[in-house]
Amino acid sequence: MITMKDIIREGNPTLREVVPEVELPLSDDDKTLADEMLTFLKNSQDPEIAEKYNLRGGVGLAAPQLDKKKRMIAVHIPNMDPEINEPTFSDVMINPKIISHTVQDACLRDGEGCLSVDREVPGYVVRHARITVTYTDVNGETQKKKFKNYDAIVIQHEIDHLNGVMFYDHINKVQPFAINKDVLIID
Ligand SMILES: CC(C)(C)[C@H](NC(=O)Nc1cc(F)cc(F)c1)C(=O)N(CC(=O)NO)CC1CCCC1
Ligand SMILES: [Zn+2]
Repeated sequence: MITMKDIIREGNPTLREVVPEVELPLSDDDKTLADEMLTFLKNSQDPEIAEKYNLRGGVGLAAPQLDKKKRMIAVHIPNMDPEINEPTFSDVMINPKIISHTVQDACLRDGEGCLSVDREVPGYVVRHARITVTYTDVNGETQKKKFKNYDAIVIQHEIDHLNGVMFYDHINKVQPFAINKDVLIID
């Protein structure tokens, strides 16, 4: 199973690479990797498993964070309503591509962190408010989905990892919390 020791940290040059597309049809190895990535996220959000294996609660993971140079991301976003046990979105996205997005931007009020970054980097990470993404799923089906708010932020954060971009690359160096008035702040 994937644990924190398998996740490479900033300083590892792989995190700064633009990685190549995954060959289709998916190899068995790539199917296994996809499954293990999603399982890591589920495990990391299970209090008992997370404590037992010392996992940071993760909502998204990109293959380069495992030193796998492939355009593959896993996303498992729990429903913020504790009553609802179903995640708002859970899937592995192979060769994801943002095909359109709003002019409007958005950012998380609390800024962002990263499983590959063992330090706080304060500041607003401004991203597209809503995106339309195409990708191939593990069954080889082409998917086209629209995302907004937190889900859109997570997916943009993960796709950035496929292009060697870290969340703090988006933070204004001079004024980390400066944003123009029409940027949507997401709580
Ligand atoms: C870096 C970390 C703080 C662990 C971050 N989690 C997070 O922001 N909150 C969270 C965690 C949960 F488990 C369940 C939940 F609803 C919320 C995260 O997983 N990532 C993913 C990552 O590092 N991918 O490479 C960072 C997030 C920052 C904004 C989008 C993803
Ligand atoms: Zn990250």
